[in-house]
Amino acid sequence: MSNLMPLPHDYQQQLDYKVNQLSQRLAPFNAPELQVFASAPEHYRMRAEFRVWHEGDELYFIMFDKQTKEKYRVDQLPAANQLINSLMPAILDFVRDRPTLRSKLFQVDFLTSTTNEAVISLLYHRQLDEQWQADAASLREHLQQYGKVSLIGRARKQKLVLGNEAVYESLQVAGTTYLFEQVENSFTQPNAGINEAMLSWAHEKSQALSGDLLELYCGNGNFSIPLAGQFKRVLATEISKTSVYSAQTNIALNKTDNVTVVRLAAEEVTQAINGERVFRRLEGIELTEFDCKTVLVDPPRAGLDAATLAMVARYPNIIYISCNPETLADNLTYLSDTHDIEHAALFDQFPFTEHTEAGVVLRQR
Ligand SMILES: C[S@@+](CC[C@H](N)C(=O)[O-])C[C@H]1O[C@@H](n2cnc3c(N)ncnc32)[C@H](O)[C@@H]1O
Repeated sequence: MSNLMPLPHDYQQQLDYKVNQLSQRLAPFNAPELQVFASAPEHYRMRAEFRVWHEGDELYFIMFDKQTKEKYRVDQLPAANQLINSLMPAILDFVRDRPTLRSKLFQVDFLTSTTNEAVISLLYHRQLDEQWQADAASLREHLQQYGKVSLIGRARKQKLVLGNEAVYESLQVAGTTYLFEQVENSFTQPNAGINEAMLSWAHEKSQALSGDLLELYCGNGNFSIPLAGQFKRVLATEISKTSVYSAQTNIALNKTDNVTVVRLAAEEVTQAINGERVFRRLEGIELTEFDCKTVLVDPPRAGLDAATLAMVARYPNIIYISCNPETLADNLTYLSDTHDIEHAALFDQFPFTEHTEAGVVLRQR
């Protein structure tokens, strides 16, 4: 998790600061005024990871200051949702006097949903045995008073699951409720409220678009499924096997019948579209049958590689979701030769951190 910005501490001030920064970055590209989506100022994070510090009979959660690298004790995390804040002391109180659960426990990861489900991963520097399983089952039982809790014990080459490996998140987009499986240890948007805002924005901006949609970096189908109704068909692609399986589960869960997901890296999609390479993973999918007039990209912080950028620039409409304004601006330097920014938005996905999430819709001139 990112560290706090030194200044400002007031929610609106930190948002104003980011709006100003992003507006300046987009100014060279004649971007329209930013549409700004504010986060809840507290309890917005659905995920959190903590190191565990052992000190004599005491144990507590710690985090590290990004700048000073100093550890600091964390009993409650205002950024995290109520469920994580309730589970934090409940776990430590239970584990403290139980050596099988406590010994060599070095990290606890929380993945939760607005539907009050949680998958908690307990990471150990030792192998887990039957006694651990029995005590973990008691811990899980104890935690049910807070929500629908599953536990995963992880150690070297070991993974023991008590319950589920995923939570089921419910998201409202343009009056429709979508259900998403979100799997432990794979990418999911951390701020559920802002995720809904982002999906609603992309949904609204897709209203006027036609034809099919090509999507790169689709994750678990987070955009693909809510946007499917705005296009004839969606061809969604993603590098991670777990996320592709999850996207397929989510397509079935939401009874979406016009989305095809393929496990392909963005670089591979580009090679396939350019006719440079044939992929067995594309067997049965005729790329030329898709009439994609729009491409949606939501890359990691590095942004788009050069070949993908050139491929994307050939589409009339580009929806670009970015978690790094610096690489977004780099990529826009190229895209602005052929496209204008029609819409721009700031989503405060990561309040009180230096990170900014942005969305732009580009139209070919
Ligand atoms: C910022 S996340 C967005 C995921 C999804 N759009 C969402 O809203 O949840 C970026 C995604 O890109 C995937 N990814 C990373 N590198 C990739 C690559 N070279 N090609 C395709 N996908 C990649 C990651 O696995 C991750 O799911």
